[in-house]
Amino acid sequence: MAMLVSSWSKDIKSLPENYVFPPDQRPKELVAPLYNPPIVDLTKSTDEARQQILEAGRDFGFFQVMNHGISQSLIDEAMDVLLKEFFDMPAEVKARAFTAADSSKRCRLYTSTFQDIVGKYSVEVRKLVLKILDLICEGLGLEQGYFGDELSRIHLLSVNHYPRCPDPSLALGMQRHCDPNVVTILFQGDTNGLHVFNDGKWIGVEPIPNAFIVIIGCQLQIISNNKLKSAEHRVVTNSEVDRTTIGYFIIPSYECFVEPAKNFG
Ligand SMILES: O=C(O)CCC(=O)C(=O)O
Ligand SMILES: [Fe+2]
Repeated sequence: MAMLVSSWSKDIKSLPENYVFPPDQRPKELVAPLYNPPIVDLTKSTDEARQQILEAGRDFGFFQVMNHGISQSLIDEAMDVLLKEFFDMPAEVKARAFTAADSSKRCRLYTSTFQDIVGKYSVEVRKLVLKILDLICEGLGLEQGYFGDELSRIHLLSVNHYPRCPDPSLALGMQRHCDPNVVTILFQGDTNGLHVFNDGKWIGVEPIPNAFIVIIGCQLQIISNNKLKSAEHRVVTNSEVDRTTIGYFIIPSYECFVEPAKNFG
């Protein structure tokens, strides 16, 4: 069996034993429908958008952003190039992008289309997430630019590929966790899979066309002194289609000391 799941998973009829989760960690709970999903519309006035962000961050730890200004064609192109240039490549080509000696298993892909499209996507998502951090900063009453330097120094793009699973009741795509960073902005396309733990139950984050999901990370919960909470989340699989998501993580510089902000308005 080739090393990468995306290389062999399309043809399997049953879940390999080493992918079956222990019974107590399987996604057995019913997922409650969410009648009022937290949505932030960036065409609304700044006051309204800021209010929506603060309420969603306080009550849910995440929200979906609509009308964010990033074109659907750029998002589609990024998804396409990430899929085609990596996950859909022949197994032996994929394997060559990894080096056994490199324990971090960093993937080395330097095609020009990849760089061009993913570069443009990253620039746009970076602008969007910094705009959201500015709204959070104003909403919390912090000094202007509070998140603009050390606290948002590192930007990490990470692509998650969840191949269809022969029996989704036996496994999770990603175990329950809170993102350890400041904030994550995720594009989940049009396939369900993300669940957030809220009020003692799992809720499904329904895909909204062209929307990004913003997940408050543990560090932002600390900085906001619990005014915003970090959403605990997990990913379930499905047996019909593969699911690919693009995460963009904002991380402080490694020298930065993360603590509750001193001057709340
Ligand atoms: O792919 C998803 O829906 C969520 C991914 C995630 O939670 C993560 O990368 O931290
Ligand atoms: Fe996460």
